Amino acid sequence: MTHDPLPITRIPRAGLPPYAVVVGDPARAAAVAALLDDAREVSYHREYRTFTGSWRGLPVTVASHGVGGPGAILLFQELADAGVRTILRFGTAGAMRPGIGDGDLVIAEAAVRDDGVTQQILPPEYPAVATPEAVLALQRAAREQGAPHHRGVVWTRAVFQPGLIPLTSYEGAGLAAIEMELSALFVAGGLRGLTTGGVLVIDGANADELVDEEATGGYNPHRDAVAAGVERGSVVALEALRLLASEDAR
Ligand SMILES: O=P(O)(O)O[C@H]1O[C@H](CO)[C@@H](O)[C@H]1O
Ligand SMILES: O=c1cc[nH]c(=O)[nH]1
Repeated sequence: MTHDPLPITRIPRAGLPPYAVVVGDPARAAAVAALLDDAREVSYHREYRTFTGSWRGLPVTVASHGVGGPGAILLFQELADAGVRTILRFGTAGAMRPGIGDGDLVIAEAAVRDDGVTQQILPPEYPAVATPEAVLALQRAAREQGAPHHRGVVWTRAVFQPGLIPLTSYEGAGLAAIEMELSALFVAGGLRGLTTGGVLVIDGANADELVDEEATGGYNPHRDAVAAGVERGSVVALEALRLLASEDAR
């Protein structure tokens, strides 16, 4: 057996803690890792930056997957190849439902599969759903942290800003938020028997509103309300891993 790291992400083939938080931004991976005891960067190749460490006694993996489902699913698949069994995505998203504000958390129950990659893996009828235990663990962790949070279905969409081709409108479907990778995680998890979930910090309205930048103030994730949500969300994601691990241990 080869001891080379895995080919795309360069994460080690063995030895990673089986509970993982994944994020889009490599800098966010470092920020989450900074909350851990004995954090150690184990690899950094392309957009894939991976740390290990310990959260309140639980060994965890923290890794970044970059922007977009096609690249992100490569991390999810290689984490599974490396023995990771539980993956929670901690990302940012645009709000799509009234009453969901900047810095609030959205806990995904399922995701619309507009991710641009899973259609080439499985027919579109295959559902992209979170593991119920992960949803409940994230909800409990959010409550315990006093973090404003909502549950709902998320729109995972490959295109950040629409172009000339009209997109399906989900108006009236009650979607909670829009982001770019969760359905790829849920499908990869469904195929590999993983426990998966997602918690997203709201960083503005759906970026489609950029067509009317003056009215919306534009898409801007670099604001204090978002930073505060990211701080709360980091703890929520790590705590949810700990709750899931304690259930697994029963
Ligand atoms: O903040 P992250 O985790 O990267 O998530 C969101 O932010 C990026 C777009 O700005 C996309 O990756 C989207 O899913
Ligand atoms: O993918 C994303 C992320 C944040 N806001 C959006 O509108 N889309």
